[in-house]
Amino acid sequence: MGKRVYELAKELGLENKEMLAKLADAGVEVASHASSLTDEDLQKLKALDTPQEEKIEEARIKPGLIRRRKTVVRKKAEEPAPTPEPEPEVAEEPAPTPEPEPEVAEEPAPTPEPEPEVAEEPAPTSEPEPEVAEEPAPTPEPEPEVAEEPAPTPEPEPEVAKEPAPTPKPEPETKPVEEPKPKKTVKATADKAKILGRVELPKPAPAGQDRQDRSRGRNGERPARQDRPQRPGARPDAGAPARGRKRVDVAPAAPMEQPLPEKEGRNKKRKKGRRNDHDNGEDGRVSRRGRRVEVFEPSRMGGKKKRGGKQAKQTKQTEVTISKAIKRIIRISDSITVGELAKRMGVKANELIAELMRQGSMVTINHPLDYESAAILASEFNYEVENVAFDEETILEVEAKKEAEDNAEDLKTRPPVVTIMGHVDHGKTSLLDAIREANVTEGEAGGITQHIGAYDVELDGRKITFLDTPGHEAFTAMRARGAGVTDIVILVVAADDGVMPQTKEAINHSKAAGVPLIVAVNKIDKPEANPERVKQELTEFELVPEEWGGDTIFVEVSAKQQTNLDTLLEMILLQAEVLELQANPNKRAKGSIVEARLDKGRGPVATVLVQDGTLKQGDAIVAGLHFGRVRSMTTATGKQVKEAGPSFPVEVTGLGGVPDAGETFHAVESEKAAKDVSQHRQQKQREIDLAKSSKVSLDQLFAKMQEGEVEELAVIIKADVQGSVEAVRDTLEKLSTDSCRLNVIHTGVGGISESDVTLATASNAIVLGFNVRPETKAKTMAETEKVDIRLYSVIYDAVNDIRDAMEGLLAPTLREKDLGRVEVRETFHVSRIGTIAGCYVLDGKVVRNAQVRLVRDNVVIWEGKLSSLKRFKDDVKEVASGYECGIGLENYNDIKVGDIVEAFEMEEIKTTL
Ligand SMILES: Nc1nc2c(ncn2[C@@H]2O[C@H](COP(=O)(O)OP(=O)(O)OP(=O)(O)O)[C@@H](O)[C@H]2O)c(=O)[nH]1
Repeated sequence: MGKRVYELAKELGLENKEMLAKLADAGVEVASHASSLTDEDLQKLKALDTPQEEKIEEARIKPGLIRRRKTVVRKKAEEPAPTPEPEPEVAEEPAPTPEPEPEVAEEPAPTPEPEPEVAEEPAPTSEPEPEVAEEPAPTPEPEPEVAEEPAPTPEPEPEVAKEPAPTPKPEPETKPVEEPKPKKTVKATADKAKILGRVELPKPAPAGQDRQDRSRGRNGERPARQDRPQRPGARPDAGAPARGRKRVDVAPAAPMEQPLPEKEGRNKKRKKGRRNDHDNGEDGRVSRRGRRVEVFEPSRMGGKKKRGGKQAKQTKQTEVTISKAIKRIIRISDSITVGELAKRMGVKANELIAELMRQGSMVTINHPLDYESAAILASEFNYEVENVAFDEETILEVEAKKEAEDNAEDLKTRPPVVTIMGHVDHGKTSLLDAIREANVTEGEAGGITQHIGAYDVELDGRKITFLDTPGHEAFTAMRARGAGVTDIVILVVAADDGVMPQTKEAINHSKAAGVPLIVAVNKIDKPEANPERVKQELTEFELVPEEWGGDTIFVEVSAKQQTNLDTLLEMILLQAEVLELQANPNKRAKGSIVEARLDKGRGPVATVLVQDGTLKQGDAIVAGLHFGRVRSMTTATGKQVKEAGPSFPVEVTGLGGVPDAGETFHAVESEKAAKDVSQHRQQKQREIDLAKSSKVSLDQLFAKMQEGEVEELAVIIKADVQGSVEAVRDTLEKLSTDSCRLNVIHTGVGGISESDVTLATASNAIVLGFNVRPETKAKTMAETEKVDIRLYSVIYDAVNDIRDAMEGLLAPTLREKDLGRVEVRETFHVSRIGTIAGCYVLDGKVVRNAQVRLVRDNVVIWEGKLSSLKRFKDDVKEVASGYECGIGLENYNDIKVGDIVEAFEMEEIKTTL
């Protein structure tokens, strides 16, 4: 074979020293563990084991003959079966049994010699000893078992013939009997007996015995000698299931592969014959196997196999989870968090995070992974990711696709939807009421309309739908939510007041939405009314009356006296004709939520405006984040209807929740589909809430331009004086380039209002303020809606910023860090010092060294530093919110009650592109 000693030792699971000792026993001379072994050597080695066993058998045959024989038979049978090599040996043994015996006889002779060697070996090998010691330790318990083993061993020879004999049952009985015997032998032969213990112990391995053996001790190396006596016992190991013997078996059997089958065979036999014993033994060994495993390869293997049974179960379990292909596909909807992915793959999130770190991403457990990232990560763990993103459009837009296929004849003219806008007190509500009343009187005498957020009126059989929430704020708020509901805007301008700031806002808001305007010059009944002046003023906003060559419809009305209302309605219908408003009523409805509330009795109630298709009672609908089934539909006149066609506003019950005004609704195929869409939206909403990013900010402008996301930068300009507004507008508009067009959608004088922020939200605009401040609510809203508000005191700073942003060169910006706001409640004039303001800190704090800005009506009127900050008569460094203080401004005395002093610091913000 040409094997080297250490190789063979490795194969047999023996220490080199043990192996050397074994070889010495076998009469094989080797220089070291690196020496090569000839086939002859190996034969000797084999012979060593078998004869030894025989010897032992002979010696011990006397005590428990019958039973031992039986076991022996087994062994032999086992050996031959699994190991082809052993078989021939066995065959030889049985047939020429006498021959081996003499050999055995010879061996015993040499054995005494090797024994001392063995004794030496253990001595030198301190490591194996402990192991050996462990083995013997268990002996006390195993002893009985050991006894069993030896018992069988002697038998083999005589049994050879008896092989077939049923050994298993008697064995247990013999064991107890035998147990004492081995002990005796141990005592008698002293050390030798101990050695046996080693071998045998591992097999039965009862803990108690092991310990006892250890304590006995370490008679230590001597036990090695005992091994030999045991070896004879080990013969049985050939047959005897004994684990300790396995060593012996293996050794003779030599070939690695053999032991395995043998073990298997043994195991099987054990199962048949000694199951109980083994099981017990195993149980007892479990904890010790670890130790033994290191010493006894065979037992390892045997153990492994037995364990194998257990392990197999375990591994099967794990395999079950891992191996099923179906379970290795993880379905996600566009994205999944690290934690969720880990959960689905059954691995620890930390492992995923660690893997991501290896890939260069530092993430947390809640970090969302997009489909591609999840797929790459999952592949590292042998999982596949499938994107089963919910295709909302598939459900919702089926009808839309059909619409594209709508034949011209399917499209029917639909009523226009009108919103009334205008400056405060110019008569918006009055006009709405006047139109409604007039209509009600005409349509349903004595009928009382209820406020449902929208109503429809009729003129000569043609309908017009009015949204009952006047003002551009509501209009733009709805638009910001995606509801482009309004077809026509009625701009109400009081003839006695003319164009006012909100008139202008209304114009800009409707222009931004691309909705045509009809001007209603109201209050013409008033003596001071001057409609011509209104027309004149409006020309500045490109609203030129038709009689002046323009294309804007002007109607002079009086809401109070209901003058010209029909004309106004006529004009609306005329404009609607121009717009060619059409819809296909023969399909599922979709539209917008005009208004919604929670009614104590009826639950969520939503006024919906059908924009396309026809909404029917019983339809499954999804509105914003909510879904439901249309339970009832009520018109503004309180009439219950079963259907609502295009542009028809109805109050609907049956939704599961209250949607927001301006959200869209869709009738869908089934309630389940509605539920799916609703759930999907809710999930998306959560994701959006988690990662709300700004719409357009100057800082990101260049990056977005590069990505092609921004082709037009919408800007709202607010300044303290009109001159600044115009100057900024002119300058900015010159900055327009091919890649990014600058579009000033609204300008105004005064503070930045909620309305400005809403418009910015709806139009994805940024707000530039010059010497003006955002109103508190506007500021809050801007933060919520992520609208970029930039405040400047010098126009050219703004222009430079925008130019730099467009060129991707936005420099670090000095940005204000608000500290607090202080309200002036009293003023005192102190000679030689100037005006001192008695103030109250509204929020934040005011700091002595901070920069301050004096704001009056949201317009900055002065900026500088504090000259003094006092609490009562004491100078203080800062005053916190909720306290009063005295403030003096450096070289500035024009402080008035009601002024706000803003304290701020300038901090440098690095531009991130
Ligand atoms: N003389 C006269 N007064 C009118 C007319 N229309 C409205 N008014 C009066 O103008 C005032 C304001 O009317 P509203 O309808 O409340 O005006 P508004 O635009 O809705 O006001 P806000 O709701 O505050 O924005 C009321 O006192 C009305 O009586 C009109 O045609 N003629």
